[in-house]
Amino acid sequence: MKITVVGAGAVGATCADNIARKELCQELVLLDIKEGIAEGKAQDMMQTAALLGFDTRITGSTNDYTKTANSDVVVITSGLPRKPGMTREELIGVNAGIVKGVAENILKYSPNAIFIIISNPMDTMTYLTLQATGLPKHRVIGMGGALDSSRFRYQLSQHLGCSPADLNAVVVGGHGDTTMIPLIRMATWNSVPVTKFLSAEQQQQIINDTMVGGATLTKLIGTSAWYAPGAACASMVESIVRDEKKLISCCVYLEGEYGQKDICLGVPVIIGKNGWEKIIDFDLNEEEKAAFAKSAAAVRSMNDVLKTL
Ligand SMILES: NC(=O)c1ccc[n+]([C@@H]2O[C@H](COP(=O)([O-])OP(=O)(O)OC[C@H]3O[C@@H](n4cnc5c(N)ncnc54)[C@H](O)[C@@H]3O)[C@@H](O)[C@H]2O)c1
Ligand SMILES: O=C(O)C[C@H](O)C(=O)O
Repeated sequence: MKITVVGAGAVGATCADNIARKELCQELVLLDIKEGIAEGKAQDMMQTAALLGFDTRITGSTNDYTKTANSDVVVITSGLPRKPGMTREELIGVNAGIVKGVAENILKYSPNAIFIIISNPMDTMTYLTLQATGLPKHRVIGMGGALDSSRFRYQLSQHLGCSPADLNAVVVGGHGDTTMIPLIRMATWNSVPVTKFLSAEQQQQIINDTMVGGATLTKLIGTSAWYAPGAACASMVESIVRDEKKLISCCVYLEGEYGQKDICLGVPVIIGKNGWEKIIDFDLNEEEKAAFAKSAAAVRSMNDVLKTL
C-alpha cells in the first residue's frame, strides 16, 4: 500500500504523522512545492520510528510527481489556509489553481488512486477535482464532515460532562461557517438522544459553536487548525485501506440523493476499499431538509465562481 500526501504544511504533516503511527501503508510520500520542506518533515517523522515503533517508510519530494507513482490513496492539502476574520470561501481564487494543477499531476502517475480533498473551500475543491480529473465519483472524497462531527461530539461532551467517545453525532451539508448542519436531533449518548439532557438554549449553543469551530480556532491560533483535521483525514484513510466500511460524513458527488444533483456535499457514506461506497439516507425532517437545500445553494454559488476564474 502506498499513500501520498500533497502539501507538507500543518495539516498534511499531521495527517502523514497519523497515517505512519497507525501503519496504514508501507510507503508514504510527502510532496510540497516549497524546496526541502517535504524532505525535512519526512526525515523528522522517520526519526520518530525507532521511538514509536512503526514500520511505514516516509519520504519527501519537492514537486517531483514521479515519486508519487502508483499511489493507492492521495490526500490533497496543498493551498492557503485562512487568516482570522476570513471565510474559507475567500480562498477559492488561489486554491482552485493549486488544487487543479496538483490533481492533474497526481492523476498522470497514479490513475487508480482514491483522492481525498482537504484544501478549502473544500466542497468546491472536491467538485473541481472531480471535474478536472474525470475520475469515477466514488474515488473523489472531500474531508469536512469527519472533522465537523468530531468537533460536534467535543462540544456536546463539554455540556454533558461525558467522554466524546461515548457520543454519536453527525454533521452534514457544506463545510462552511454557515453551511454545516449539526444533526442534534439524531445525536445520542450511548444510544439515548442527547436532546433529553440539554435545554433548547444549550442545544443552540452547541450547534453554533460547532459551526464556527474552525473560525474560533483560526482566531486563537492565527492560522487554521491541524490536529483534528489531520486525525479526521487519517480516519478516512484508515477506513479505505483496512476496508472498514465505516459510516463517515464526507463530501461526495450527489446525483439526486438528499434532493441534490451535480454538487459535492457532506452526507453520511460508507467508506471502504473502493472509496465512498454507498450514501446512507438519514431521513431528514422538513427543517433539516430545508437547511440542507440552503447549504447546497450556497455551495453551488461557490461552484459557479469556478467558471469565472
Ligand atoms: N477540509 C478541512 O476540514 C480542512 C481542515 C484544515 C485545513 N484545511 C485547508 O487545508 C489547506 C492547508 O492548510 P494548512 O494549515 O496545512 O496550510 P499550510 O500553509 O500549513 O500548508 C499548505 C502547504 O501547501 C503547500 N503548497 C502550496 N501550493 C502547492 C502546490 N502547488 N503543490 C504542492 N504543495 C503546495 C505549501 O507550500 C504549504 O506547505 C488550507 O486550504 C486549509 O484551509 C481544510
Ligand atoms: O477553519 C478553517 O479554515 C480550516 C478548516 O476548514 C477547519 O475547519 O479547521
